[in-house]
Amino acid sequence: MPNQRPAPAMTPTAPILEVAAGVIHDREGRILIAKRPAHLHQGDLWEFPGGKLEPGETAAEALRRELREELDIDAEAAMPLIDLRHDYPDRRVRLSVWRVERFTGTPKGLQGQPIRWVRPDELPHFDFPAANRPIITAARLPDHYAILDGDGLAGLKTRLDRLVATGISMIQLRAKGLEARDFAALVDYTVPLCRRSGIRLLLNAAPELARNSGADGVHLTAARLLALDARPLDAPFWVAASCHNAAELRHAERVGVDFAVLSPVRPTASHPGAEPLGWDVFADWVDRVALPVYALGGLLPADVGEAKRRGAQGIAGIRGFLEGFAPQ
Ligand SMILES: Nc1nc2c([nH]c(=O)n2[C@@H]2O[C@H](COP(=O)(O)OP(=O)(O)OP(=O)(O)O)[C@@H](O)[C@H]2O)c(=O)[nH]1
Ligand SMILES: [Mg+2]
Repeated sequence: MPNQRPAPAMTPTAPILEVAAGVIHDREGRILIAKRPAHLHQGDLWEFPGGKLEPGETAAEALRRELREELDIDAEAAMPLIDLRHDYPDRRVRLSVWRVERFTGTPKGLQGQPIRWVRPDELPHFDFPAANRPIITAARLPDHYAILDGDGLAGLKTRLDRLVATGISMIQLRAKGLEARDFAALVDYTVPLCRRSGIRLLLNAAPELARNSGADGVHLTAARLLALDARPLDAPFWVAASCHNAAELRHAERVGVDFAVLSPVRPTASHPGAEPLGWDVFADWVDRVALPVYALGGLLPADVGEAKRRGAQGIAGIRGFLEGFAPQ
């Protein structure tokens, strides 16, 4: 006779609740948040509007229906932002989160829920359910992440000036080929320039150097990442990491980095020996972590749509990317 003990409230095989939610933008770049009614799961916390998929519905269909039911708006353009799994003590969820770029109608809390428009960088000041941390990070991140790399201080400065002129909003200063003194000079040149231009700057260097230089955070090499078991800098500093396989991504998630860069997706001139992952492997690995992940390696700005459909936050790039990114 099989053992007839009742199943515990939550088992590893409990069904996963499929949920679609929207990070809705207005024309000024603000984001809509709503307060969950007190009696619901994770009640009294702020959320991104949305809800459970009905049988037979896709996430995109559920999103449109939920936004009509909860806010009385019609989503006209939405792109995947981040997909993640989260286990609460009493329920397992998969959140499929979309960036809603365009909608018709005026949002109102049709179920009596308070709603607010907030700037992306204000999101960390609100209390959200635990699953939302990577969503908030994703909502604050751009879809292009430029990596400044190459040799020669003078050439790098010129490249940086060009990069700033393209309107890029986040840069990693890598410049591996520079000696320490030249790297320090480049940092001194870059920090005030990025600050003036409203560009988020991450240094690919020791975390203490990033902290003391006036940069916004650190970008960890895979080697630095693997040597850590906790974030080297607390928020509001940003911590990002380079990853090349599923184990490194998992480690990045455990350490609590804000986002990762996974490479190489395609063959690339900067790492000719490295075996490209291809989009299928990229998507599979990204799906296993609750982290925003940029795709890197042989990509051009035109690849950003494909990258997002494959679960990426967007694309990162060094050389070809920068030239292609420049709108002029
Ligand atoms: N909508 C939404 N749900 C979230 C977020 N974060 C998060 O953990 N969840 C969880 O996802 C699940 C589904 O949310 P929901 O309560 O909105 O579902 P629903 O609109 O279909 O509500 P209903 O049960 O009244 O039909 C809940 O367990 C909720 O706690 C979020 O940002 N937005
Ligand atoms: Mg809901």
